[in-house]
Amino acid sequence: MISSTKTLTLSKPHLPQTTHLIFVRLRHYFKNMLCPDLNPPATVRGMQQLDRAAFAKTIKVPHLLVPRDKNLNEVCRSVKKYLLKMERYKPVITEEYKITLHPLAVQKWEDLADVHLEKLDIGSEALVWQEIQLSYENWKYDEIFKAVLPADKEALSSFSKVGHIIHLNLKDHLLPYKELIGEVIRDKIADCRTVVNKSISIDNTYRNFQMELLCGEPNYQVSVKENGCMFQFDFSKVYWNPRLSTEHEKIVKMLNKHDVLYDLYAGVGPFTVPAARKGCKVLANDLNPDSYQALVANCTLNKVANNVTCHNKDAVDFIKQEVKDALLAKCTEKEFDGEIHITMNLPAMAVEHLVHFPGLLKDADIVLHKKPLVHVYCFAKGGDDKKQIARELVEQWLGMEVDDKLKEIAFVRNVAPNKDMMRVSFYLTEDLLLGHSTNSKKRQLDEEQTLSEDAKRPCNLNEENKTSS
Ligand SMILES: C[S@@+](CC[C@H](N)C(=O)[O-])C[C@H]1O[C@@H](n2cnc3c(N)ncnc32)[C@H](O)[C@@H]1O
Repeated sequence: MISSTKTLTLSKPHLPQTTHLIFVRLRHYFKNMLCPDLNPPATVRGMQQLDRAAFAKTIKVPHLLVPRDKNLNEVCRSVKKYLLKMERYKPVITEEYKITLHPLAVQKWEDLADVHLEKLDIGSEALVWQEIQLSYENWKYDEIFKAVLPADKEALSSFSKVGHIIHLNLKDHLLPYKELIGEVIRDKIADCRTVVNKSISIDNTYRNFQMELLCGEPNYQVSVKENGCMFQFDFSKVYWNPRLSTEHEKIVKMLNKHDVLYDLYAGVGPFTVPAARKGCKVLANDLNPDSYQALVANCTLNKVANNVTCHNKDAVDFIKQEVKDALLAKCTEKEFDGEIHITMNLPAMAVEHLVHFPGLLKDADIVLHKKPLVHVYCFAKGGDDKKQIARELVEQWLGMEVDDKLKEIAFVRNVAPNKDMMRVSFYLTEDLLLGHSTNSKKRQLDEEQTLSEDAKRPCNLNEENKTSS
C-alpha cells in the first residue's frame, strides 16, 4: 500500500495566556482530559504490559432524554456544542432518543440555558444522569500514554510514520514501556502494521537507523509518496527521513527544466527523482549499495530513468571523477542555458568533502560560463548564531571566505537541543574551481594531511544519531 510519510506530534496541554484567556478557556473547557471521570482509570498508571481490559470503567454522565414526539435532529443541532465527544463513542442514541452530554459543560439544567430548549418544548425533567461504560477503545493514543506513562517525566513527544512503519526514538525512561507503547500505537494509528524504536547500538555509515522491532510484522519494505513521486525501499537498510520533505521540495522548486543536478549523497532519490521528473538531467550517487539499488528502482518506478545516471561510490571519488567531468563539459558548453545545482546532504560530513572543489578543474585551460550552485548541509551546534556557525564550517573546509559566493544560509530543522541542521547555498566561482583563490587556510589543511584519507572515509555519525530523531 502507498502511504505518505509524516511526523506526528502528540498534543500537549498548555496554560492559557492572559490576553487570550477567554478564548483559550472556551477552547479547553470541554477538553476531556480536564475531567478526571473521562480519563482512563488511575489504576493503569505504570502499566508495562498492555492490559486492554484494565481500561474499562463505568461513569455517570448527563443525558438528555428527548420525548418521542419531538424532532431528535433539531434537538441534537441545538445542543451540538455540549455533546460528549470521545473516540468511538456515539453521543446520540437514535433508537432511545437519548443524547449524551459532556459532564464538564452540563452539570445542571441552567447550563443549557443558552440553547433555549424550552422553545422546543423540552423541560428540565429531560436532563438525567445515567451510567455509561468506557473501555480501551474510547481513548486516543495520547490520552492512553498520558494515563499510563510516568506523570513526572518527559512524555513521548513525537514519532514518524514511514509507510506502514511507525518509528520511535524513545528516551531511556520510556524504555520499560516500549512494548506497551508499540502496541497502543499499532492499535490506534490507521495503516500502522509495524512499530520500531531506534536502537542504541549504531552502525550508521549509510545513515540507516538501527532499529528494534517493538510490535507488528518484521517487514520494512515500504512505499511512500513525497513531493508527487513514489519511493520504495527497505527502511531498515537505507536512509529516509519524513522530516526532510519540505527541504527536498524547496530545492526541487529552485530547479528548472533545463537545469542539471549532481546529487552526491542521493539516498533513495528524494532530490533526484522529482528533479528528473521536472526534466532536469541528474547525476546521482550513493555509497550504500541498498540505497543505490532503491535509487535505480525508484527512477524506473517514476519513469525518469532516462534523465538520471546513478553511481554507487564514495562521494570523494564521485567528485573527482563524474562531477569533475560533468562540470568541465557543462560549464564550458555555450549552448547550455540552464543552471548547475549540486546537493550535498550528509550533514555530519559533507562540509569536509568541500575541500575537493577548490582547484578541481585546475589543469583545464577553460573559461567557465556557469557558476554551479552548491547546497551543502551541516549541523550547527552550540552558540547563538547558527547561520554564522554553518558559514564558518563551510569556509573552514573550503579554505576561503564565501562573501562573494553566498546565495543563502537556511535553517532546515532542529535535531537536538541547541543543534540545528542548516543549509549553505553558495556558488562555485571560476576562481575557486580553477584553484586561483585557494588561500593559506586550505594549504595549511593540505599540509596537515588531515583531509586526504579521512575525508574519504564513510561517515561515522554516532553523535548525531544519538540526538536527532
Ligand atoms: C542524510 S542521507 C541523505 C539522503 C537523501 N539525499 C535525502 O535527502 O534524504 C546521506 C546519504 O549519504 C550516503 N553516504 C554516506 N557516506 C557516503 C559517502 N562517503 N559517499 C557517498 N554517499 C555516502 C548514505 O548512504 C545516505 O544515503
